[in-house]
Amino acid sequence: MDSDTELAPAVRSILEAARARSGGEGVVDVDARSLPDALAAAEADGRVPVIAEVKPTSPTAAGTRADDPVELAQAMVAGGAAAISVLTEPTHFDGSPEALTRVREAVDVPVLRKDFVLEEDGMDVVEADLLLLIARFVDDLEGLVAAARERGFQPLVEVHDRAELEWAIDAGAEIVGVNNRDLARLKVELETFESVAPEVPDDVTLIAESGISSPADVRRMREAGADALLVGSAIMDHGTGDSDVTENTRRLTRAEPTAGDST
Ligand SMILES: O=C(O)c1ccccc1NCC(=O)[C@H](O)[C@H](O)COP(=O)(O)O
Repeated sequence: MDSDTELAPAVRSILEAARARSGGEGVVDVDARSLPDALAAAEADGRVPVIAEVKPTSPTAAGTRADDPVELAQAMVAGGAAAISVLTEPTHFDGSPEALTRVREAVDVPVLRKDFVLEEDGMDVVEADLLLLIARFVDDLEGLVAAARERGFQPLVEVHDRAELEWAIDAGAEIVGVNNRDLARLKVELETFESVAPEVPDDVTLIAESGISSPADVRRMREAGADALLVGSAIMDHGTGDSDVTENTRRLTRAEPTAGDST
């Protein structure tokens, strides 16, 4: 794991808070909904596979969107989302494990737990279909991938560069997210995905994460090899706080590869 001193202050603070939170009681046992199946179903239906994120706020968000997480998730599914991501981090993203549980009960697509899980006991806080593991923040990635699978989770291993991709593949990751947001500087560059994607083995489910805000961005990430896109801010629209989440999602799930369109 990188030294904390190399990270943006907000990310250092997120990691400190994650270390201070207690893990779950007992060991969860999940009967997970398959992400690859959900992505294939979206493709078959003519939708771009989008994992839409319930993200009330974040250190870089323009504001907070306090709508009910279930209503947000249902609106995202109505807009064609293939899966839902729910932030469960409480202190910097206003998320909660309870919100994830309620969302998972209310929708029938796979639900990703988006949090900063650093140790095995942090997995046992709540059931989800997918669990995020951020390669740069964990010491024993292979052990955590195995521990997540033992509980029934599909681990989504997040990387930011080619070295981290190699760790992820060596750890046995089958679902990899390339985060366009550099968690050291909090800068977002879509080139990140384009530089890492060519190195990803064909049998890995590849997700482009962060900074995707327009149909043109969707097409750009798809052309670079994304099987799915993880989108939070552009759908939540923290700035106005009241735009139509279904329409925001539909705009991305219906992005067609039309040459020359720059909307
Ligand atoms: O989103 C942030 O501000 C953030 C800050 C510090 C650490 C992580 C952060 N985001 C986590 C994510 O990976 C995103 O929520 C996710 O990829 C969606 O990104 P976006 O579509 O850009 O909201």
